[in-house]
Amino acid sequence: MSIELLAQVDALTENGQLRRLSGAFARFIASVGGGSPQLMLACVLLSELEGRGHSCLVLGELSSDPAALLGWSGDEWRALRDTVADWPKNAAAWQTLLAACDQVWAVGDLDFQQPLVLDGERLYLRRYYRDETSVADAVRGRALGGVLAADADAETAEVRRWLDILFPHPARGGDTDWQKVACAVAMRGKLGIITGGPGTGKTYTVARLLALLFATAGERQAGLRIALAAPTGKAAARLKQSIDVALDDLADKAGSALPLRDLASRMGAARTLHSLLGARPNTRAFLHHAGNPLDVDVLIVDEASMIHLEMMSALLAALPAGATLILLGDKDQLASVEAGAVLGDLCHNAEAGAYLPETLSYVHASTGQRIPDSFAGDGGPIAQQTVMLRESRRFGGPIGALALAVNAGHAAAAVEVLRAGEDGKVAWIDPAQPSDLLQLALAGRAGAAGGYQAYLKMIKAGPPEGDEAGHLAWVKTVLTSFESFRILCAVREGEWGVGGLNDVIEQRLQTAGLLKRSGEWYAGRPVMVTRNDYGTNVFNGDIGLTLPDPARPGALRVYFSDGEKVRSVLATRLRNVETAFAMTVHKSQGSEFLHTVLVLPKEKGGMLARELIYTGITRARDYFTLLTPNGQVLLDAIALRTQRASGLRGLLGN
Ligand SMILES: Nc1ncnc2c1ncn2[C@@H]1O[C@H](COP(=O)(O)OP(=O)(O)OP(=O)(O)O)[C@@H](O)[C@H]1O
Repeated sequence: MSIELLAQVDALTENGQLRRLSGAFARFIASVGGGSPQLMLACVLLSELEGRGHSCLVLGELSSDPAALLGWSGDEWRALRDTVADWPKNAAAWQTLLAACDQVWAVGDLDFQQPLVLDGERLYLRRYYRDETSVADAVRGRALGGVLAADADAETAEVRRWLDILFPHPARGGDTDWQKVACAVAMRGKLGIITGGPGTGKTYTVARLLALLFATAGERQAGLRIALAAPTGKAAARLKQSIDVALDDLADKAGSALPLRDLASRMGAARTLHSLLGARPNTRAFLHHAGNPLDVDVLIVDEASMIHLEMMSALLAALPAGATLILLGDKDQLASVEAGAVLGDLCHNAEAGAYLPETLSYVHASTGQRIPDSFAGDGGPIAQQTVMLRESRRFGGPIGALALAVNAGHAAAAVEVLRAGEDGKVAWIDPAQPSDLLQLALAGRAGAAGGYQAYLKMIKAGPPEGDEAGHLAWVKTVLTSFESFRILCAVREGEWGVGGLNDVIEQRLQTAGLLKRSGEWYAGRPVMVTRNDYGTNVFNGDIGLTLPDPARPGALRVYFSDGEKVRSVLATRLRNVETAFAMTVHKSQGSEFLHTVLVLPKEKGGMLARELIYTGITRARDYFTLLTPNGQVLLDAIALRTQRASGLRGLLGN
């Protein structure tokens, strides 16, 4: 083992450039089979990249220059690499070197359960290789497992009959009705993937798909078991609420032939994926798995872009083979915090289509719709089961135009929309001073009221005297008011990061007489949960508001909104929380706010890329404000696409 290399790794760890885990992992690998310096350094890199969301290390990166992947300068990387003599020149040389190591299983050779796996030009930690292959096998199996095989013509005709009832109006401008197509395609296999930007009707479509599945279930109709889930509690609550509204609306249209209100009432609450699978404290294993599958016929999962590789693997393993899985999400949003970019990989062909002739003719027979020739192709099974919704119903105007420009990488167009500031819907505050942000936090801006003043004034006025119901109604009003405005940060650290901004906002609100802080907890403190706690039933990412406890004068409770429902926990029982006037864009996924403020830092780097800007913008319902002390950071971020190394796309064969 190279002493010089390890000394360098330790120095970089002390500097905060490498995770402690990465050096420890390299030492572990050396301890189980001796380690060449080349293997050690590959292990350090593999571990670092895992921390940045990559599920594997592409060997070509090793022989070229992985500095960019690490967010380092070339010099820093070269200093580390120069401690290793005989640096392999290309990916093929790396492959030969790694395949000869005792700790590496080269796929195709005898498997001794080595901790590292080499699959062609990709080096994996074993568990990610296992997760990628199991996800690929499971989704391919589901996509291929057609349900319309036995009596295809009759079933296709039945699908068409119901689709014409559920979608009575032709698509605008005589275009292809992709929503209808998405429903038909999902009926063909045990997997349907519906992707699209905000307001493109994913929930509208899935409510109709549910009605269709229900209508065509025959004798299974009365017992059809449907489950709704999402990665976060907030997203789950939103899904349930939207589906209930849509089914209620449809129930009137479908009439007594289809008892959709019964279906809605039988469905039960939407759950987080953790709760659905039965997460247990202190273990990564779930209660439900292949040996104890979920008791469902149809599972709908929203905000699928947030699902990481390991969770997707667990979800697919726990789903019975006969059940239908419907994934909804926006493929262009930030990928999961943990490793993997599963929805992005699954939706690789969504934009272009790549539909086979048999899909085109099935779609025509089952919907009467013709998919334009430009979407024909030779995609694999997943591509056939994926539909992208392309028209936003809610997101027109400047916010929609801004999101489109950013997503397409058109920085100049994005700047133009921001500068025009049409109707006050969007604004760019530049050059930004911290005081600009404080004014926003207090009372919003011209053209877009908001800020935190309104809910804090309600708290100051206090709850109504009297009964429990009155208190609950007051809590809901305060929570709704708080939810209407949010500051999102691109980074955690520094004066423009979450920690720094929360401090100055708290101080400003206190100076304005809107907060009375005495110690950690005070009425009006918004908090975000940072770790699952099964004792108090709060989960990572939950956002709550601290309010007076009606039952105990002087005590405080934290209230969490789950759609229509509210749950609360005594403030002093919450261990892992942080103040949440400002939060990261990552943690805001699955939520939307009337007025969203996106704060970018002075320097580029880290996770600052197009997906982050797009995700931040699309959290805004009516108003969006960008605040950055350095406009170039916005331009650079829009130009940069995040690429996560993953072998899933190749394994899927789409
Ligand atoms: N074909 C349609 N005809 C009429 N209204 C529609 C249609 N499709 C969607 N809508 C309406 O457009 C709005 C947005 O739809 P929906 O909430 O389903 O979008 P979404 O893609 O799920 O959005 P988000 O990503 O924000 O969850 C809703 O009010 C919905 O009722």
